Amino acid sequence: MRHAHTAEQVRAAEAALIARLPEGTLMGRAAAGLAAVCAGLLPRVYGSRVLVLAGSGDNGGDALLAAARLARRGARAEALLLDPARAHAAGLAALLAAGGRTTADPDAFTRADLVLDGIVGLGGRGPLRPAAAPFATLPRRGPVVAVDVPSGVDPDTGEVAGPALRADATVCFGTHKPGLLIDPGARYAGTLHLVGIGLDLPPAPVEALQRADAAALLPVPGAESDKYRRGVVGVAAGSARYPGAAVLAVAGALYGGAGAVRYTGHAAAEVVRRHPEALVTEDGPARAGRVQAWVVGPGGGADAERALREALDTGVPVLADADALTELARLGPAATAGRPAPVLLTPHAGEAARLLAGLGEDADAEQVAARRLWAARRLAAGYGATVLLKGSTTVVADPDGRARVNTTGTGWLGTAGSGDVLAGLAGSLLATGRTPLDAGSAAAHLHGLAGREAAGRGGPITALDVAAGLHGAWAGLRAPDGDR
Ligand SMILES: NC(=O)C1=CN([C@@H]2O[C@H](COP(=O)(O)OP(=O)(O)OC[C@H]3O[C@@H](n4cnc5c(N)ncnc54)[C@H](OP(=O)(O)O)[C@@H]3O)[C@@H](O)[C@H]2O)[C@@H](O)CC1
Ligand SMILES: Nc1ncnc2c1ncn2[C@@H]1O[C@H](COP(=O)(O)OP(=O)(O)O)[C@@H](O)[C@H]1O
Ligand SMILES: [K+]
Repeated sequence: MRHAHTAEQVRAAEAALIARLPEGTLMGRAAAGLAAVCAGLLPRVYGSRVLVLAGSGDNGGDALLAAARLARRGARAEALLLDPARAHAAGLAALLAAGGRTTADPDAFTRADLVLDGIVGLGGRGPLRPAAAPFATLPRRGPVVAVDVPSGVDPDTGEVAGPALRADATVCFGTHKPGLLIDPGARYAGTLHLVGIGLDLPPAPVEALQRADAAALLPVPGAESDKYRRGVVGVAAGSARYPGAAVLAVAGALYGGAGAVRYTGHAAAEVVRRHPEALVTEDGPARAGRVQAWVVGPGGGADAERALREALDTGVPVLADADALTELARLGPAATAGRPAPVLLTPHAGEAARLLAGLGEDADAEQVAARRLWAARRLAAGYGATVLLKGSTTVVADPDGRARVNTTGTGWLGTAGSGDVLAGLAGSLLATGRTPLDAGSAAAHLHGLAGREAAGRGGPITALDVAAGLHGAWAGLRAPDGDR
């Protein structure tokens, strides 16, 4: 599991450790790890031009200390101090003692073989200030390495309020920060390197499943399993106008681990033609027979209202997507909050904006995409449901604020109907008894892998290609390390 902690949690853990260790120990550890990553990014350290952009906090101190280490190995290290009177004294002294020097020439940025962004880290708030902002757009020759966090990215949320420094690599200390994993901030971070500094941290509020974590969440039939014990998922989707969404949601559901898929709606004929294994009725969730979870909404059109109402009236977990979310936004949070069985909502940014309006929050789709963690958490708390917010980073948030982010996807997944496949897949995992957080995050992980696999080296894919890739994505995850 990749863990991400807030600045406040890191500071608390740091304070506890600093009280026990000689002064400068933690920064020394951070700087050593940072210098090692930089050395690995340079063809050779000796003679390379290294520029430090140093702000006035400890983030600048880390960068100066790392540059001093590189200078001792023969690098030509320079520091551009953004606030010279308040530069980190010990870091600057170390750099000068190692033969480095200061410069006020902004062209040093463009000349450098490697730039260390030590403008601001955990202490950063709001957009970059005027002295630092121009570096966000200057041409660069070598890689930019962000110290702890790319400057201009909010470490706790990934929100980017103005200019920010795009890094090729980020070296973070002690733990990941949510802002490194969640877009738009994640796009500024480049390759992530974690340097352990011995912090004793609380449980992480934000996590990202890694391969082994996702594999551990996938249900595997036991020797005694049968189709009913594996779980039956109900899909109420599609309409005379949008029969395709039903076909796609059922396709996802067939590959989510449930033993059977029960379909209800007006696209039964299309569903059976495409998926003869599906059990179909036209009677709606209330009379469709027993299931362990319902998926309602994809392509549901006018039928979505009844399907949502009937599904919520059952005692089993419900996943609401697409038209069922529009309906829910109209009904408001009273429809889900306090329901005894869990609810999983799977909005894209536009649907999330509508649901937020139902909570009295005014945010359009773009604002939702800019504040993904906030939006997912606000919806989860307001609707008393787990919320899987789709997009370039998918965020799955529980009502208590715990969140998982998924980064396995690819932009090629932004294709009509791919969300219908995801809804079926996540609902099927719900039917196998996974919690909404586990079902949602495992589904997003698999869906992303299947999309990548289908896109190959890069080419358009269809939603059915994504569904077809799910078997391979499972098999790949479950294969022993190294088999893929
Ligand atoms: N905690 C840990 O465990 C460890 C922490 N470590 C390191 O410490 C870092 C945190 O250091 P920190 O607390 O000194 O804050 P930091 O990020 O340097 O920022 C403060 C400075 O930035 C300025 N500033 C603020 N916003 C700005 C903006 N938008 N644009 C421009 N400037 C802005 C602000 O100015 P002021 O508001 O004071 O005028 C102040 O001068 C952390 O990221 C990690 O690298 C490691 O060494 C080891 C373990
Ligand atoms: N840029 C992107 N990177 C990764 N995944 C993406 C990107 N754009 C879209 N996706 C994924 O593609 C799916 C699109 O779903 P959705 O918007 O509901 O489409 P539809 O309603 O057509 O099925 C979601 O799983 C979303 O996370
Ligand atoms: K930084």
